[in-house]
Amino acid sequence: MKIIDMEFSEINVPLKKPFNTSVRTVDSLNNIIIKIVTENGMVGYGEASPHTFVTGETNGSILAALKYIKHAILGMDMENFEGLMIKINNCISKNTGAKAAVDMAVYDLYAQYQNKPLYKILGGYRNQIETDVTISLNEVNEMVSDSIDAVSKGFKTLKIKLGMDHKLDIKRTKEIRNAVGKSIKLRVDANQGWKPKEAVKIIREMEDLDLDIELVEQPVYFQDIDGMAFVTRNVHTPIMADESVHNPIDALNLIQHRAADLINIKLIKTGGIYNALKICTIAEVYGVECMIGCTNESKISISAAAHLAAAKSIITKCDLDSHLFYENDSFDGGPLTNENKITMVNIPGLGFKNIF
Ligand SMILES: C[C@H](N)C(=O)N[C@@H](CCC(=O)O)C(=O)O
Ligand SMILES: [Mg+2]
Repeated sequence: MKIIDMEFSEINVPLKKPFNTSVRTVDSLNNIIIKIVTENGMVGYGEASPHTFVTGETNGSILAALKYIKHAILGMDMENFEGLMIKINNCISKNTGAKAAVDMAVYDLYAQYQNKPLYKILGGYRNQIETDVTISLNEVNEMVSDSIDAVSKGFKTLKIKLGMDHKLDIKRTKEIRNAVGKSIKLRVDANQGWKPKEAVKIIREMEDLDLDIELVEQPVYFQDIDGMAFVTRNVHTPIMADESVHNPIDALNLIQHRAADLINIKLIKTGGIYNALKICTIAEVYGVECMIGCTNESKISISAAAHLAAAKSIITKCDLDSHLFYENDSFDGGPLTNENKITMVNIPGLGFKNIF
């Protein structure tokens, strides 16, 4: 079953409201959807999401890398899955957002070829996962009302974006906790916005105020692994690495330095499922639980991540919410999202048909 074509299509969809972190504001989803076609007419889908600050990619660089990877894999046989994965990863370095799109389309095809939903091929641990929803970084009042709204829609875990103004970060978290009560889980993400000592001070204050924070994601600059370790050592709240861990080597280094308690896996950072599985294996060996996260992504790559999360027991937390941020989710198929639950369906592969 040879690969005979790869096509690209750009999507541009406005978000319901701008999504703010301490690093950037996003007001529309501008991603690239790909389709890989085999000689027997099977079609696999994938998605690339440019994140200039995390993977260094733009839409233009992704399109160029996709053309390059296409050239490298055209004519290769799906039955040599390992060979395909090695080719995707080794034909060009970095470009992990572009690689992720090709990787998920190949996994989609591979699962369809075996006539099984992807999560069953990857491990099939559960058929339903629960996601948090992210509270965009805004004025305190707006964050409180967004939190109340999210809870009223059925979300049981909120991921609060922080990292802009340290005094206000405590106030944001405290007021959200007061508004939603103790039964809702709160996790916070500083997106590298704090210095190590400052992070320790802020997190200890949250602990003293009994805000019951489940975890703190990426408190300090992504390359400051010693700083991450300092924070992890000096607070009780679990620390999660996000921007600090892109690939399996990063995960191994971070775990061996005891620089974080948890790892946030994102397909745009790993270059897709193939390397994400390697991080899962490393994490399993060391007993480090993982979250599966996302950037601004549509239902296609969110579905690929959801299949992986459903498959692996070491992925105990999900932050797969960006497909809920925009008005019209025009893609039929894939796992079903209902409030905070994402449920796998019994359709081979990722579960999409006729997207383009
Ligand atoms: C969208 C998701 N819930 C999320 O918060 N992702 C990122 C930041 C979003 C972005 O800038 O693309 C994260 O840091 O976890
Ligand atoms: Mg994060």
